[in-house]
Amino acid sequence: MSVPANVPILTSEAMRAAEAACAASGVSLSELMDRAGAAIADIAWRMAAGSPILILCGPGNNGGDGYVAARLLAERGAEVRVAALADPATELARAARALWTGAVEPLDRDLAPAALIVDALFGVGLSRPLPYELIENLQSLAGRRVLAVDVPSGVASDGVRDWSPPLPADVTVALGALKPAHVLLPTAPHCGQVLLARIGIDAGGTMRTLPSVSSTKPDVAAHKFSRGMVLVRAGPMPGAAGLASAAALRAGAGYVVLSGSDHAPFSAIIAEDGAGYADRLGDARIGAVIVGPGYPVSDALDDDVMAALDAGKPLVLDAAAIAAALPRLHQLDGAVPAILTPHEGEFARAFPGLSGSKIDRALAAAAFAQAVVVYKGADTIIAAPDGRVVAAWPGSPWLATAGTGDVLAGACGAMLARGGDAFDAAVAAVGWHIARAARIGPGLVADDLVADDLVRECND
Ligand SMILES: NC(=O)C1=CN([C@@H]2O[C@H](COP(=O)(O)OP(=O)(O)OC[C@H]3O[C@@H](n4cnc5c(N)ncnc54)[C@H](OP(=O)(O)O)[C@@H]3O)[C@@H](O)[C@H]2O)[C@@H](O)CC1
Ligand SMILES: [K+]
Repeated sequence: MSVPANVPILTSEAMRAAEAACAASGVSLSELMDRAGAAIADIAWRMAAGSPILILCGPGNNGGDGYVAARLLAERGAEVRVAALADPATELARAARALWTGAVEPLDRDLAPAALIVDALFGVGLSRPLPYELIENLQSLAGRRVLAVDVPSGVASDGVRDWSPPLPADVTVALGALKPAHVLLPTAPHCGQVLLARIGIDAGGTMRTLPSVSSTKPDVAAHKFSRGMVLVRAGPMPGAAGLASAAALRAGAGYVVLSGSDHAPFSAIIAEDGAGYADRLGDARIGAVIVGPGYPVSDALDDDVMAALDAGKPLVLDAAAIAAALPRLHQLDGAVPAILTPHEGEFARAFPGLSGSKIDRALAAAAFAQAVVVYKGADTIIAAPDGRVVAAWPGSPWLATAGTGDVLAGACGAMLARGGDAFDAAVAAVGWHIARAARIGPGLVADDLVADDLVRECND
């Protein structure tokens, strides 16, 4: 499973607007369909490697793409068959089918499979679950390689509904832009390897996949404070704050203070008595404060969160600190740069009653809090109050273990303490976290993410 780095993601509504803009600039929808069909034919040709191909065509333009691909594959000498669910219902699909000179078989229970199945039944126009009979017929074709056109049929492309496709894809060719379903659970794993065929659409937009991680070398004139100073406030479980402080150092902070714990994991971390917290918040050199790791709901947490908010420092709020800060953050209306890092349960507690896809909910939460939200999970979404979104699918499954969230909070603190945009800092931290996890893989425990042998390996 993979998606290309740093490419646009569009909802079906935004996709239609992009198509319309394309048409207005002189590129017809028919031309776009030809380009889509050509991209699919190229990939199908490579996947089939000479074996027979069966293309399943639906009634809309997704089916139209399938007919174009069938024609181009046949022209290249591929052994290709077409089966249709229904007659074409759009002008473009009718025109594409008219140019297909081969037979069109019915898509029923007697349909013989082929080594490669191209699924061009439904794309962004799917408006309801698939009929039961079709699901059964498709399931009888399972077990072959499947190439999905735009999205695996049966998937709701905007990621609002969790419909699963009866024919999960090995490869999905996203047309023009990726769609939310390619990067959100539960649909993303059904898309296999997602490739983007740009087909000349200017997909601009504010949603993208995670960019590749670039290592940022300190400035030649750097000193420890210019690289960013981070204050981590420990709660009753100081191990979590210790992990966050170690991660902040590893992620590039030049100076890290751990307040309220004498369990500093590295000698380079300044462990301080908790009584000095208020004074430290007044330290002008501090570039980011982290509150929340290992700190359950309590009056003390509320006090520490309020003190940090009142100090006006850029903040990373994790776990119970998120709900504790929310009313005040909302009032502050973005005056304090903040990154919130909730997992599913924390998100539901802090932002009850939101609806829509995970992207919609992350955006609504960011707008309410006027803060950057890193809505964690295997399909982490980073959302900014101004509407920017980065989707981090697929993360690393090895991160599903205790303490990795504390490490992410620490990395967010390091990136935020450098100064600059909180959204960019959160994106860099998520990329750093996933890249390190990918290096470790099986057996990962959170401490490994901050271990020195990994530093040596990463520097090899
Ligand atoms: N982006 C681009 O620039 C380009 C996009 N292109 C392609 O166009 C695709 C979108 O095409 P599209 O809008 O025609 O929708 P599509 O997915 O084919 O399905 C709509 C049809 O399905 C029907 N239908 C819906 N649900 C159903 C159900 N459960 N069970 C049964 N029927 C159901 C629906 O009928 P209705 O709901 O009206 O009854 C309608 O007839 C897009 O994904 C991409 O592949 C390229 O060609 C060119 C460039
Ligand atoms: K499809």
